[in-house]
Amino acid sequence: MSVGDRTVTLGIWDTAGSERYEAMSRIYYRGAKAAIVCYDLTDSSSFERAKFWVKELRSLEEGCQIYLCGTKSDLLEEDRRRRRVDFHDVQDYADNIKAQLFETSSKTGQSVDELFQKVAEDYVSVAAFQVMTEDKGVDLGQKPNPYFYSCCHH
Ligand SMILES: Nc1nc2c(ncn2[C@@H]2O[C@H](COP(=O)(O)OP(=O)(O)OP(=O)(O)O)[C@@H](O)[C@H]2O)c(=O)[nH]1
Repeated sequence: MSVGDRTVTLGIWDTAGSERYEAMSRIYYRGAKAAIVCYDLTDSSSFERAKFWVKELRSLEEGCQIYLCGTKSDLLEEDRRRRRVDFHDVQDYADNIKAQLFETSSKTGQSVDELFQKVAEDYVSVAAFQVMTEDKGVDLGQKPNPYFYSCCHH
């Protein structure tokens, strides 16, 4: 993917969503820089399962940026009454856990490109931030410069 003048290659692993495969899934997300945790917008229990995975990721991979992804948004376009997971509730939850939220459809492609673009852009920002702190170290007595500040709040 292109981010500015850089090309970023994403390695993507699709892990099983069932808690039953918890231990096996760990093998896949160990060391992951980003996780897209999906739930079905028409099924409230799937959002509960998504929260389980968020907890799991947060406890095992602190540095992993989380993206919440509501799926099947095309079904809501057809009939709004099919929505079972409230957008604002998830947005509040996303803010709490410092995640970003996308509502997507693999059928129509809605917001899919935007989601992966954001993953790549955030990765580049965080990598730039790490290079900067590795090169120069961090002077805790110094006021944060704007670049440093914006990276931390991505
Ligand atoms: N209408 C609609 N159906 C979808 C969409 N995405 C997936 N589906 C349907 O939902 C069902 C499950 O899709 P999967 O892609 O297997 O879901 P999954 O989350 O990968 O399932 P696991 O591998 O069991 O974790 C299939 O019948 C898909 O056709 C979507 O965006 N819109």
